[in-house]
Amino acid sequence: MTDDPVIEATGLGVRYARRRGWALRDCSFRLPAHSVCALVGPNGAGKSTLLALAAGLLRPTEGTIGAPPREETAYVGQDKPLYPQLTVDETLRMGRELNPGRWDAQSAERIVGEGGLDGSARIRSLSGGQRTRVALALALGKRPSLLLLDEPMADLDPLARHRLMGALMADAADHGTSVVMSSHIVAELENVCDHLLLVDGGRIRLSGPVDDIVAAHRLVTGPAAAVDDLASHTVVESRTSGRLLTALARPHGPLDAGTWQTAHPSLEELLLAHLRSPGAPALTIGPRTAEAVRA
Ligand SMILES: Nc1ncnc2c1ncn2[C@@H]1O[C@H](COP(=O)(O)OP(=O)(O)OP(=O)(O)O)[C@@H](O)[C@H]1O
Repeated sequence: MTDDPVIEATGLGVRYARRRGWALRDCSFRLPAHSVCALVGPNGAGKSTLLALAAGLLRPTEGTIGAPPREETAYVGQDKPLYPQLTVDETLRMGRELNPGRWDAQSAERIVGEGGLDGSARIRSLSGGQRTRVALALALGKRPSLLLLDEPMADLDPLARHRLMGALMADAADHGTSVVMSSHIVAELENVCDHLLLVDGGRIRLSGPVDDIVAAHRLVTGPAAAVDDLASHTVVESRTSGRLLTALARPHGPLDAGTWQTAHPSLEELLLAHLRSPGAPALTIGPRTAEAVRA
């Protein structure tokens, strides 16, 4: 991974209409080139808006976003528009004609072929999951430097999802493609994404390399009576049950091992704690330098 950003946003804000609130506000982040980024957040958080901005389909109301040009970007939105009257083969031919000089027929055909799709089948006769596969084949065939996926796997069965995710990630790794993928299925993202953006209420809550964000947090368990010990640390969420206190915290120094038991949270535990605590301070960790990655 290099430190060059594929997307760089500064003070980004979007308001769809003057009388509506902000869909995104004050969003600043850098996404390193060749990274695979999970974009997570609750319904209405602003994920699709952020992806549309990165795809150049929407202009910011305020702030700036730098991203590759449209011809180098592939975007698969939730609605996946395809021509229902075309066959699968005709759809891929159209992809080739629309992307002269950069169409990667092999990648596109592999994605379609792995789904066992009949090239002569009309798009309108395909299931939702099969259409998703064709939309992803078109996106990869474009050989983008940036692939933007808005809940790409939502209508695929678990096995197809697992396989298609594997194929997508292998293709992205082979070609150094940067990927930003929104999903509500955190388990699906945990093993494939190296970068995280958590958006909530239109604001960036967490941004940075997944490993660094997880490493910055601890699940802390100890006596509720010792709660004042945690005052010098950032407590994202805490609960007491009888005399026991459990917290997700970002320690700013050692915690007394005689008082507190600590463990690293899973990505899912970490995200859920942040989503349950919208007032917790945001955390941005800059992309690691090449030296830090090698260390
Ligand atoms: N075209 C639009 N016109 C007006 N408001 C919009 C439009 N698109 C999105 N919004 C509003 O912007 C906010 C963010 O929506 P967005 O679709 O980006 O969220 P999301 O995180 O992708 O949600 P979901 O997980 O449900 O897909 C919401 O309040 C939504 O109502």
